[in-house]
Amino acid sequence: MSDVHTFEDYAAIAKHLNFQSRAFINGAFCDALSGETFASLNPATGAVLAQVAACGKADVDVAVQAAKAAFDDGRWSRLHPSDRKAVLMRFAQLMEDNATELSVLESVDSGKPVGECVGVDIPETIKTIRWHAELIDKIYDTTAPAGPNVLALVSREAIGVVGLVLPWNFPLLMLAWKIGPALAAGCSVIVKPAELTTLSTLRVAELAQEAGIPAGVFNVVTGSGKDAGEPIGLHPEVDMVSFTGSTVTGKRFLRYAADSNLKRIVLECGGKNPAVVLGDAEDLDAVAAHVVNGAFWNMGENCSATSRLIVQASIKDKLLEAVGRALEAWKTGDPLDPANKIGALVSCGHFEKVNSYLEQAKADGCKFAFGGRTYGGAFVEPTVVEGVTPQSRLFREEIFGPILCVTTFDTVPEAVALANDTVYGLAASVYTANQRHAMKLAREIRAGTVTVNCFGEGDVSTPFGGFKESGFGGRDKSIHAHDQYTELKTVWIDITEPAAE
Ligand SMILES: NC(=O)C1=CN([C@@H]2O[C@H](COP(=O)(O)OP(=O)(O)OC[C@H]3O[C@@H](n4cnc5c(N)ncnc54)[C@H](O)[C@@H]3O)[C@@H](O)[C@H]2O)C=CC1
Ligand code: BAL
Repeated sequence: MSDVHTFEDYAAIAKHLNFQSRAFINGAFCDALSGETFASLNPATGAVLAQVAACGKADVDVAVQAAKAAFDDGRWSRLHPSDRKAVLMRFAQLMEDNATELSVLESVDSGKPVGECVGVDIPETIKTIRWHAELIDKIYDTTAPAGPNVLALVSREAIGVVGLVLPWNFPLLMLAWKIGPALAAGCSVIVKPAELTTLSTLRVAELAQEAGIPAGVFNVVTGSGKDAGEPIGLHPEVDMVSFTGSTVTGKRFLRYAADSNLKRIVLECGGKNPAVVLGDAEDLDAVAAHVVNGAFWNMGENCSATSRLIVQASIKDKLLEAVGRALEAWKTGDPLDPANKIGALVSCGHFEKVNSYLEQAKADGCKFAFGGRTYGGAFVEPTVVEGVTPQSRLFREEIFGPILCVTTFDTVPEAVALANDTVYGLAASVYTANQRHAMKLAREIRAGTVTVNCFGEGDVSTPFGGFKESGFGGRDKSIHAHDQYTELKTVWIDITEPAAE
C-alpha cells in the first residue's frame, strides 16, 4: 500500500477515478444487450458516479455459454495446477499494486470509511486470493480403504460453471471469498455484484484480464437481483450458486434450484449475533472495545455484527460506562476522511430501514444510552439502545446498521437461552474470566463462529458460515471452501490378476 494518508490525498484520488461501468463477458467489456443502464451513486454525497449496464436474462445466457465453453475446453479447468496458481498470484499482485485506488473506489461506491478499506478490506481481499492460490498445487486426492483386488481413487473435480451472487457490504472481500476457491478449483465464474456496489468488481475484472485469467473464465454480469440474479439461479447450465445476502433472497435460490437443475446452492445469510458478557469478565474497557468494534465496524453493515449485547444485570451500568469511553474513538463523517470510523450507510433506502429501528426503539420506550442521531440521509451515529426485550423487533430482526441492543440476564442458562432465541446462528462472542463458563457457552450457543474474550471473524484459514437460517450448504474461507466448488468422484478399478490360462 502506498504512503497516501490524508483526507486531501484520498479526496484527490477520488476526483480522478475512472469508472468501468460495462459488464465483463467472455473477456470483453460490453453494454447490456437491451442497452439499459442504472445509476451507481456515492451514498455519502448522493452524486452519480456512473451509469452501469443493466443486464438481464439475455446477457446471463451469453455469459453462461462463455463460461461453459471455457470450462469444457479446459483452458482453465485443466491447466496445470501450478500454472493456475501463477496466474492467481499475478492477479493478487496486481490488486496490491492498485490497492490505494481500489480502497478509494470501494469507499466512494459503498460509503465505507477509507481507513477500513485501506487497512482491512483490500489487504484481506488480496490475502484471500493468495491463500487459495497457494493451496492449488498442495491438495492431494486420496485412495479409499478397499479390498486387495480393488484400487478406489477418490478425487475432487471442479463443479463447473458457478454463479456468485454478492452483497454490498464487503464488495471486494466477498468477491475474494468466493472467486478465491472457485477459480483455484478450476471453475468458470459468473459474478453478479450487488447493484449498489458494482464498480470495484468491474475494476478487478480488468485486473483479472491483465493477470491472464482466460476469456470466459471470469465474467461479471451487472444488474438487479430480479433481472440478473434470478436468471443465474434458474439457469439450467449453471452448476452451482454461492450467495451472500439476506435470508429472504437466500431462500429464493433454493427455489430456483428446485425449479431448474438442482444446482448446488451455498448460502451465507443474515445474523442477529449476541455478545454475552458475564459478571466476572475482566477488564471491562477491553470488553467494551471489542463489543463496540463488533457492533459498529463497517457501520454494523455486517452479517456477523454484534447486534445484541446480553449482559449480566450486576455489571450492566459499569459495562455501559466503558462502552461510552470506547465510543469516543468512533467518529461519524465523510468516508474519505481517515479520522472517521463510521461512514455513510450504503444507500438512502437502507438508511430508511435502519432509521425505522430507531423509531421502533422510541415507540418501545427504550432508552438511548448513546447516539440515536442521524445526518444527511445516509449517516447514523453509533447507537446503543437499553431495555430491549426479547419480543421487540430490535432483538429479533437483522438491523444491519450501527445499532446495538442491550438486554440483561441473571443466570448463565438464561444467557444461553437469550443468545439462542433467534432464527439465526452466524456468530457470537462470550466474555468471561471463567474458562468453564467460556467453553460451556461456546458449546451451547448455536453459531458458526464463537469468539471468546474478543470479536472477529477468524482468518482466511478458518471456515465462515452459519447455523439455522444464517446458512446452508457449506462454508466460505478455509480449505472447506473448496468443497463448495468441487464434486467428489470415485474411480473404482478392478486390479484382480487375470486367471492363468
Ligand atoms: N452478508 C449478509 O448477510 C447480508 C445481509 N443483507 C441483509 O439483507 C437486507 C437487504 O439487503 P439487500 O441488498 O436487499 O439484500 P439481498 O439479499 O436482496 O441482495 C443480495 C444479492 O442478491 C441479489 N438479489 C436480490 N434479489 C434477488 C432475486 N430475487 N433473485 C436473485 N438475486 C437477487 C442482489 O442483487 C444482491 O446481489 C439488509 O438490510 C441486510 O439485513 C444484505 C447484504 C449482505
Ligand atoms: N462479515 C463478512 C461477511 C458478510 O457480512 O457478509
